[in-house]
Amino acid sequence: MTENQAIERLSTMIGEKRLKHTLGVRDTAIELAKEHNVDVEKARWAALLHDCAKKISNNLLLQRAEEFGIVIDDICKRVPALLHAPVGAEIAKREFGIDDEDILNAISLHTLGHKDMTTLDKIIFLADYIEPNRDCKAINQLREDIEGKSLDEAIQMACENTIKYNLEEGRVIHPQSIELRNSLISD
Ligand SMILES: Nc1ncnc2c1ncn2[C@@H]1O[C@H](COP(=O)(O)OP(=O)(O)O)[C@@H](O)[C@H]1O
Repeated sequence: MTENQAIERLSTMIGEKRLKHTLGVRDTAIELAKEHNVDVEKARWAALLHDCAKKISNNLLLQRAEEFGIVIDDICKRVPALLHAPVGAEIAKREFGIDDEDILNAISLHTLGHKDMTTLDKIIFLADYIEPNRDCKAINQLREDIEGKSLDEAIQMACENTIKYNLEEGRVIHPQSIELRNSLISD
């Protein structure tokens, strides 16, 4: 499948606003990949497909996750929206023909992150957060704060922002994000 064919198909799955975000993530991920000597094509495809399951309803996400053999932990049962990442990876494989495990893992980990992320995983996680079409005060501040910082420092800030946001909203926090955050703190 060519990139244009993938974008065409995506546009029927995620709508115009999410597609604009996706293209922003793609451009940011490609820039970061060049900066960190990561395979640009892997970054392109992981970014393009990271949100392909974003518009699937909670009930259907739970159904698909079960069907695909994805582990549904207690937090994902309570916040099925989190499953759009691992379900998206499975859709990328089945419907977009992606068989590269690095790309599929990056899609799967893009929302929660993981303490053992590869550089590609980190790039997609960060690009999803800072791409130029995502607009809110905290993110504008984060874009300034990460100037000149390492990838891990930027990931830590993005991860802490997500944890703070979910705390402020009174939402549950997935332990995987806490583990990621703790792994980035040096004692
Ligand atoms: N670490 C986390 N723990 C629990 N819920 C989370 C976590 N990160 C994100 N969420 C929740 O999962 C949903 C999807 O998050 P996300 O994909 O980051 O949304 P968006 O890309 O639309 O900003 C949101 O309801 C968000 O609050």
